[in-house]
Amino acid sequence: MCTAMAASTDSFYLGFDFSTQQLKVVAVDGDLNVVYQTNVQFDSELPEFRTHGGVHIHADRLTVTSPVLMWVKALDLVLEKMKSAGFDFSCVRALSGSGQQHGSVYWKTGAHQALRDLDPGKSLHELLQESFAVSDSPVWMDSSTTDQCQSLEAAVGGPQKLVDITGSRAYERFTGNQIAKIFKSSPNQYQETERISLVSSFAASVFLGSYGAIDYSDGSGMNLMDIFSKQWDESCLLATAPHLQERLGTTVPSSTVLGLVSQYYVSRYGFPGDCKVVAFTGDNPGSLAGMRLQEGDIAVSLGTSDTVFLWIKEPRPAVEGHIFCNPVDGSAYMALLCYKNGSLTRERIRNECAGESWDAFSTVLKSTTIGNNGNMGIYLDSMEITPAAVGVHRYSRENVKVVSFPAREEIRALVEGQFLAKRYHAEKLGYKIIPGTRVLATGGASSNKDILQVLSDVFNAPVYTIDVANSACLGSAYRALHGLVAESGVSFAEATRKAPESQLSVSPTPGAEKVFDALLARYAVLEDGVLRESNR
Ligand SMILES: Nc1ncnc2c1ncn2[C@@H]1O[C@H](COP(=O)(O)OP(=O)(O)O)[C@@H](O)[C@H]1O
Ligand SMILES: O=C(CO)[C@@H](O)[C@H](O)COP(=O)(O)O
Repeated sequence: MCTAMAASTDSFYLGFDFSTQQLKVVAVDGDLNVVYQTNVQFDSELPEFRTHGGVHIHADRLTVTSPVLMWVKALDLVLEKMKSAGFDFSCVRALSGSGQQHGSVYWKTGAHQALRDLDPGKSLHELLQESFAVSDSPVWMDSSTTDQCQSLEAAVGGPQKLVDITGSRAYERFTGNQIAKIFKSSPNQYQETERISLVSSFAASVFLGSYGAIDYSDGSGMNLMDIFSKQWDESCLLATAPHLQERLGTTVPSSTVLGLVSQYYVSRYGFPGDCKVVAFTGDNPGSLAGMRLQEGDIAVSLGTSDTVFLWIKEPRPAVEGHIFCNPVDGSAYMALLCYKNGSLTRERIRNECAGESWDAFSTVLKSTTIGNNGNMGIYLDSMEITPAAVGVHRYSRENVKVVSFPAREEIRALVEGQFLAKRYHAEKLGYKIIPGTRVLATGGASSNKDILQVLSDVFNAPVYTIDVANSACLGSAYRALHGLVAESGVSFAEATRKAPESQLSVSPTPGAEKVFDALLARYAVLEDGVLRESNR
């Protein structure tokens, strides 16, 4: 029985985030105060899986996977951590979560029974050992499915036609193309698969003890769902793999209560028997919820990937960027741009130029000139998504290509280049920075004010943050709470009215606007050149 039953803080709502490098959890009370948070780092806390940054990069440098059992074991570990810390599971009224987008999990025939029969005397890791037809799940960093992308676009009538249906042209990391590759390269494994989940719906399934449906918002990142009817598109399914619909199940609104938590968690951890599991979603949709994004705001997530996203009412899907169903408002959408070369590239440059120290990296940002005296760089360690190009490209103020910069210029060129790319592509999507624009920052690197200062200067807008750097996790806790009242017509905004407001972190430096307006025009020309060079 929950020991805190008397106050308005009597109930807890849990949000989990299965992201690239770690599993995180946040608990909020009924007043939306954060009461607990912890995490499990895959590389350091589960070294037996030998991941680097949570993933395995295969010999072809294009295939990128994560062991599905690592995610299962991380859940065991996080729940044990909570138990050891004395977390009162009996107060949890609902839970939800998010997962890195696009990644897929292949449940082996018989796995549903294993999920139903979870023995509370054993760990999930022991119980689900034999439940996966594919042990290494393809993840969002994978770019090995170019052939499948071309086939899909050809089958439906070209890139724009696919965009009109699914909100995105064919992207290597999108789940449908990953499924098509598995069907082609490992037909036996595909045959053995009774259910395909996204990382998000896989995690929901483990909590439910039964297969959890894919929600509309994360389902939008598969190149399989019609984002207007919110159903699987027949032509995309047919072009991807046979008997796919039966393996995917049906899609549901993101606020759906999928069911009650499995008896396993009741017996092993003391969850109440009526604790609800609300549909899990993608980590970027989860962040939109956690930051309580409003129309007109622009969100920048600086996690393993860097993403930029916006709330939109009337989507106009284009061949650049993605349109997803909105996770908190059934009539709205979100636009998203994703950059693969985010934190991992910043870490590389930090290691090479700042002695592996974020403090030293920050000191350089603070003490170098805005605009880097015209020295610019485009740093694409791995094949980027937008633009589809690779390599490190540095230019002097005269636009002459150079092979290196001194360490201090390298750091500023990297960070300015990354944010110029975000502004350039957001503006191409139709986004306009107007007086009153707020940039909301989240993700691991949003804890670094000096990086945020560059973001603010490049966008010429104030940058706001929330207390919890992981907004996807927080958003999942908020969504868990909202899920309990959504059916009775309460909006997400109403349900989260009491949540703390985001805080102003930094404002643009006077004079930066002029510098970056000029650099933005130069950036556009340089990126175009890089793209042409890469496609040669
Ligand atoms: N002080 C800092 N300055 C810049 N980057 C940081 C800082 N602290 C953490 N990071 C970056 O945050 C990244 C992790 O971000 P996070 O949002 O937790 O990732 P994910 O959710 O994808 O697992 C790390 O790879 C690291 O580079
Ligand atoms: O592919 C995308 C979005 O389209 C990525 O943003 C993934 O969703 C991974 O997220 P992080 O682990 O970097 O937060």
